[in-house]
Formats: sequence, structure tokens, C-alpha cells
Amino acid sequence: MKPDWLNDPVKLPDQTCASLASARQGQLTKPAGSLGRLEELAIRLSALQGAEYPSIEKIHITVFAADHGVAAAGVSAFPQEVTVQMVANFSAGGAAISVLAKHNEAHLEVVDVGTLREPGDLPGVISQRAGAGTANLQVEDAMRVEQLTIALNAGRAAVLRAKERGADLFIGGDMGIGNTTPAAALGCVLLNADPGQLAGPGTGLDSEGVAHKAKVLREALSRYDNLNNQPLEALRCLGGFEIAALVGAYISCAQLGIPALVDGYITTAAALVAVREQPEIRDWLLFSHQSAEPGHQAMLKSLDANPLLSLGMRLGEGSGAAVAIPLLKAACELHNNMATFADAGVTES
Ligand SMILES: Cc1cc2ncn([C@H]3O[C@H](COP(=O)(O)O)[C@@H](O)[C@H]3O)c2cc1C
Ligand SMILES: O=C(O)c1cccnc1
Repeated sequence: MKPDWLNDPVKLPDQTCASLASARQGQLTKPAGSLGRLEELAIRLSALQGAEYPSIEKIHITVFAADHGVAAAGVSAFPQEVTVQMVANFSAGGAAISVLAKHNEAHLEVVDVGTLREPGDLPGVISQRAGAGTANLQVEDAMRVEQLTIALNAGRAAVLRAKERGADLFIGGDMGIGNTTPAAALGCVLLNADPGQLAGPGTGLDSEGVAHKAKVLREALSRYDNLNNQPLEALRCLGGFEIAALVGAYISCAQLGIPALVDGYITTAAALVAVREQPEIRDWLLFSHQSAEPGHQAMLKSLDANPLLSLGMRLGEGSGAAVAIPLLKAACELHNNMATFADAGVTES
């Protein structure tokens, strides 16, 4: 049932590089610890990249797009056709992530993992489709085993392309109207949480809409027992194709040795599934921002994640992660280019 590569070993962060980087931080011309989390970031990137001098130069962003049967249950403020329209917008360069990728000189690709799109090529869109949208998880399993496999493989393929391009950072994004509902469903199962805790407004539901979404989630969850310790089965029953692709991507990043910068609510749900499936991958995940979606906090807490930013963003697409790129770059630049006390002839404490 599982693709073979899922059981490949996860790469271990390089502790020698981490020690060298930590020692260097202690010698730079600043009071120890004064660059705060930027110091930790540089040391972590050193360990993950296996380099005393880490770099964030080649960034690979993949947005995974898919449709969701549960959109028929009225769980989004937007109509389902927006997914396909946004795929065209990514392609045309007009989406938030298109602008941020260009601004950060990152490579952006879009993978259609199963939208309702008519066949036909769009420039820059890769098709690796598991179907024309998932089934409606309110009333049946979201996907079949074969579809889960295709979607996980789509995530792996993206990371293999990133590796081939020599990427030093991977960012996964999501696009799929209705996808805060499967993300919440996975959170509820894996955190043993009530839908009332994890259902939120998504694209802009009012309080009545959020209550309806929680009801849809309760109905879905009532069909299953014991999914809590079966993360991939939970993903099959309650997930989405783009979420499954993100799970495959995060696990692959850890196996192939590329740090992954996680975005918001939907990507964190995927990270949660991935970490429950293979706990050792946690080291490879950096968390960029705290989404305005209220349930995000509970998922972050369970992953022991303390994201870098909190800007009230709630877009997805990888946009929050892209906004955090300059912080990672700053951490590396400072680490690599500041003078040491000895170099600059500055007296140490
Ligand atoms: C124009 C537009 C662009 C987006 N880009 C990302 N999302 C985000 O919003 C959707 C999830 O929210 P919900 O579950 O409420 O539908 C996903 O497509 C997600 O990627 C967008 C949503 C819209 C409307
Ligand atoms: O934080 C996110 O990823 C998010 C929140 C709401 C809607 N779409 C995405």
C-alpha cells in the first residue's frame, strides 16, 4: 500500500557542523545570543545543510493544487472553480506566491495533483493527477489507496526536482478551495481534538459558516475509529490530494537532506501527518509563520513548533513561508560574513 520510498532512512543533521557553527556564533562581534533566533536558525541550517557556512540561495517552491469533494457541503466562502482559476493565475504570475517567488528569486512550480481542470497545458503547470478532486469526506473516504499513492509520489517528485536543481531550501504551498476542512479533520484525528477547536473561517466564513463546517467535520469523523495512530489512513480517509503531496514532500525532504520551510494551516496539517508517520523528519522542518486560522496554534504546539512570524496571514500557497525567506537569508549572511572578535580586534567580555 505504501510507496517503497516512504521507509527510506531519514538523513541525520550534521552535529559536527552544528558545533562549528555554534562556536563561530560565539566568536562574532556581538554579545553572545544578541541575534536571538537568527543565531539558532544559522546553527540549525548549518546542521541540516552539512556546512559550517549555510546558505539560502537556491529556493525551490512547489504549489500543489487539488479540488475537494467536501466543497459541495458549503464549507468555503468561495466557489470551487476558484481552484482552477488560481492555477491559471499562478501560471500567469499574478498570485501572491508568484510575486513573492519572483521577489525572492525563488524557483516556482505548480503541480496539479487533482483539480477539476479540463485537460490542456498551462505553462509552468506539472500534471501528476490522482483524480478530478477528492470524494466528499462528509459522506465517504476522500480517496482510494491508489490515489493516495499518486499524490504522495507527486510530493516526492517535486523534492527530487528540487534536489536536482541543487535547492538549499524547499517550500511547499497549497491551493484547493475547501482545503481548510480536510486540514481541520486531520488535526482533529491526530490531536484528539473536537472540530469546534480546529474549524475556522478559512477564506472568510462567518460564525454560522464555521459552526456548519464543524458539523460537517463531526459527521465525517463519526465514521471512523482508531485513525489517531494511523496517520496515512487518516490522510486517505480525510485528507486532500495536495495535502498528501505535501506529506510526501516533507518526508522526502528529510530523506534527501533538504530543509523544508512550512507555511500555514494546511501545510502544518500535512507536516503533522508526516511527523506522525516518521517522527525523525521533524528536525528537517522549519516553521515560518502563525496563521490567523485559529486552529493552527494547536497543531503547532503538538509539533513543538515556534514559527518565526505572526503577521495575521491566512492565505496558504506557501506565501507565509516565502515572506520568511529574508529572515533565513539574514541569519546566513550574518553568520557567514560578520567579523570575529579576533579579526576585528574588538575586546571580548
Ligand atoms: C482567490 C483565492 C486565492 C487563494 N490562495 C490560497 N487560498 C487558500 O484558501 C483556500 C482554503 O480556504 P477554504 O477552506 O475556506 O476554501 C485554499 O485554496 C487555500 O490555498 C486561496 C483562496 C482564494 C479564494
Ligand atoms: O494558513 C493557511 O494556510 C490558510 C488559512 C486559510 C485559508 N487558506 C490557507
